[in-house]
Amino acid sequence: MRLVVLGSTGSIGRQALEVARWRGYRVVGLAAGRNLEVLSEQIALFKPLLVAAEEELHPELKARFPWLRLGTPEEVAALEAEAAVAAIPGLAGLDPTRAAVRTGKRVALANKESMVAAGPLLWKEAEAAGAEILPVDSEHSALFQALLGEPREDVAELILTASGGPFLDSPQDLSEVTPEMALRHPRWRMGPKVTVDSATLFNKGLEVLEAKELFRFPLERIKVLVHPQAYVHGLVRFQDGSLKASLGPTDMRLPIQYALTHPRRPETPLRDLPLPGRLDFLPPNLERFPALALAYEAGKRGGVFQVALSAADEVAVERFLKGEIRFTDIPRILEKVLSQTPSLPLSWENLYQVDAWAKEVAKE
Ligand SMILES: NC(=O)C1=CN([C@@H]2O[C@H](COP(=O)(O)OP(=O)(O)OC[C@H]3O[C@@H](n4cnc5c(N)ncnc54)[C@H](OP(=O)(O)O)[C@@H]3O)[C@@H](O)[C@H]2O)C=CC1
Ligand SMILES: CC(=O)[C@@H](O)[C@H](O)COP(=O)(O)O
Ligand SMILES: [Mn+2]
Repeated sequence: MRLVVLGSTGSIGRQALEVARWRGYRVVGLAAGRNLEVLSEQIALFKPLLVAAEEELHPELKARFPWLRLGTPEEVAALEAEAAVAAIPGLAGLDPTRAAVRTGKRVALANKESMVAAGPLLWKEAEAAGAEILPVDSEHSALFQALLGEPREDVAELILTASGGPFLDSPQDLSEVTPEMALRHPRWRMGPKVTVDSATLFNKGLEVLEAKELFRFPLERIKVLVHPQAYVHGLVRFQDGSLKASLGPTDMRLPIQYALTHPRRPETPLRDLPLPGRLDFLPPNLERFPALALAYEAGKRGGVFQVALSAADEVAVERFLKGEIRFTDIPRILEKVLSQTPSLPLSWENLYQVDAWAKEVAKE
């Protein structure tokens, strides 16, 4: 299989390349930002046909690899290949994801913000191009697997599990949380944006909206349960009261591989890991973590409200990581932006406009 990896130097990108090595895939394209050293290692190892990186890296990349062709992330996404891993975070990931979809590839989608902001528009383009979109996000991969072969009218609820983040049980005053504390996720090692989102529980909010758009499923029947062991990733409850869940080690290489090999499950080094001794499930605390409730609020209004909320969060998280605002200001900014969002129909034009507008408001 020929593969392109968008966001190759990040947490998902690196793991996708490990999967590519396990499976012997030909990696034809890499898109990254400014991590020169990791990108150079990847270029040396995979010898891709085309690479995208920040312009400031180009002279050095050309010096190290005179044969290298450089292009934009969209050009990398559009290369001739069977599949693309879409793992550039935030709305920056949307145009490259779109380019992969439009060229009819299988898209292993990690970039949840694209699905949240542009779900119906992306599906329309995917259907026109014959592209498949398969989830990489662990909960959605689990739900996708649990839904396989089940008539949609038999499905009562989709349940996403949440680890609860680093502040689940701690008496921590959330207004005193530092970036260092928020970046200490109890179960997963991920990039900074998704890790902070997990700490505010906004990641789960994004995931509820992602599930709504990805599975085209009613919001009111998408639920969240806190599950600190993070071993059960998602559950489907059926009309007869039975549940189907997908379980597995907290290792993103599994959902990444599944998105690329579906419907097959080739062997990996993770096959024989032990099961955890106990599994707990409890309701989320929406008062302590209001960002999750705000996501439901945006989801009820749909379309550009989801765009605005996700865009505002990108700015709020960035500002929190820079030490400009408190942890508890993140949901405040989300609430403020949501309350001012104009009610517009979802179109590509309105999406980009609302994204830019919400980011400006969040900066102020
Ligand atoms: N990490 C995880 O386990 C999970 C992640 N996800 C989702 O997957 C996506 C990726 O997350 P993660 O891997 O953690 O993120 P990281 O921050 O670890 O990596 C981001 C990657 O995208 C690149 N990048 C960032 N901005 C741009 C840009 N404007 N143009 C081109 N490349 C860019 C970075 O390049 P560089 O570093 O070179 O600057 C890096 O390669 C997110 O949407 C996240 O929500 C979903 C589930 C789990
Ligand atoms: C690995 C993955 O899919 C992350 O999105 C994960 O869900 C984050 O953990 P939380 O459950 O704490 O948000
Ligand atoms: Mn997830």
